[in-house]
Amino acid sequence: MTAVADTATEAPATDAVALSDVAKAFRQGRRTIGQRLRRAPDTRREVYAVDGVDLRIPRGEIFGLVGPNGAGKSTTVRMIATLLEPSRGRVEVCGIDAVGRPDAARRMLGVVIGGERSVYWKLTGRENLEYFAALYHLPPREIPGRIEQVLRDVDLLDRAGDYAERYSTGMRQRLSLARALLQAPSVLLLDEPTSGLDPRSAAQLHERIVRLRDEGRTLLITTHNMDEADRLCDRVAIIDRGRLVRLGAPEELKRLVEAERLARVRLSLGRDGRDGAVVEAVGRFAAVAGRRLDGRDLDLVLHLAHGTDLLPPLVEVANRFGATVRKVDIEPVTLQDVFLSLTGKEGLE
Ligand SMILES: Nc1ncnc2c1ncn2[C@@H]1O[C@H](COP(=O)(O)OP(=O)(O)OP(=O)(O)O)[C@@H](O)[C@H]1O
Repeated sequence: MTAVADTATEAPATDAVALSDVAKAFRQGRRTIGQRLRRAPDTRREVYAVDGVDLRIPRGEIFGLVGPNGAGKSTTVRMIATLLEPSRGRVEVCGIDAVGRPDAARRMLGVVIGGERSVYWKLTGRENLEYFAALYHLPPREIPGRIEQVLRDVDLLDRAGDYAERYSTGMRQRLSLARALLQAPSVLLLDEPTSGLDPRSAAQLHERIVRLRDEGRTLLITTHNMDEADRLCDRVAIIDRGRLVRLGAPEELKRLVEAERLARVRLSLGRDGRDGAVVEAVGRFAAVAGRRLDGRDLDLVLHLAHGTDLLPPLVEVANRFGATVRKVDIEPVTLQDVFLSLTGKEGLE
């Protein structure tokens, strides 16, 4: 691919994306038609979906915005994509003020939001791209060559003449990506790019994303899948309730959890079922990061420091409280654990 070089090298000194103190408030609930006609004052509660996010994404990174449902990931991406105006703060794309000059910012961007739903099912793959190329005002002479190029990039050349309704989910997702690549953007925004894809298609998309990064593009990806963020992203921002909780390379973040390994333990409690006392006793030799009681079953997530020998003290505690050890799984620390430990969320998922 050559066209990306034109935009990717345009202003190398600037970050691909920069957010300063960006916030977005939505009003919750609905206004009745009567209220609207009467122009009654809007008394609905304002809720901040994004609340003061600062973020710099240098060029050439795969950057992950991760967090649970409702964390504010999509709202952030929509503001960068110029689809939503921030309530406050500044959004820049390749040094361009995205609020003041949305058209110029948009020329730097390829956006995949809504995945496979953003293609016309009654058109062929090629017709979809012709339609969007015209919409984006690509020079007519360049359109056939560009379409050929992006179809090849996403591996759809041989199926370009089929109606999109006959495509699989993965193919429609690839067509959305081809559409986003039409303008040879230097920054790609992908909102939950692998949702709905089977593991093989997701792995192929990951490879494609890495290739696009290696060609010089910047990719901002949102995902609630910590494992995906861990495998794919150069750096990750963990976002929760509209705020940026922590930012760093996955390995760096995993070092924040003061443990070498993590144990998932299930104990069956005895008749008197004193889970509080058991947790307290376990807490003397391991950090209890999560607990859940389901009937008599007590599930614990334990962080184990280097060299901890878990089984002897665990069996001793179980014996002391008349409980039985049902299961012990020992795993390396994951980004999900980092998220749990940073947000202080209880629970195991
Ligand atoms: N148009 C809107 N009007 C009112 N509230 C909204 C609107 N869009 C988003 N929200 C609220 O803002 C919060 C953040 O939503 P957002 O979609 O950005 O989260 P997310 O991290 O992308 O989550 P998900 O993974 O579920 O898409 C949620 O509480 C959501 O209900």
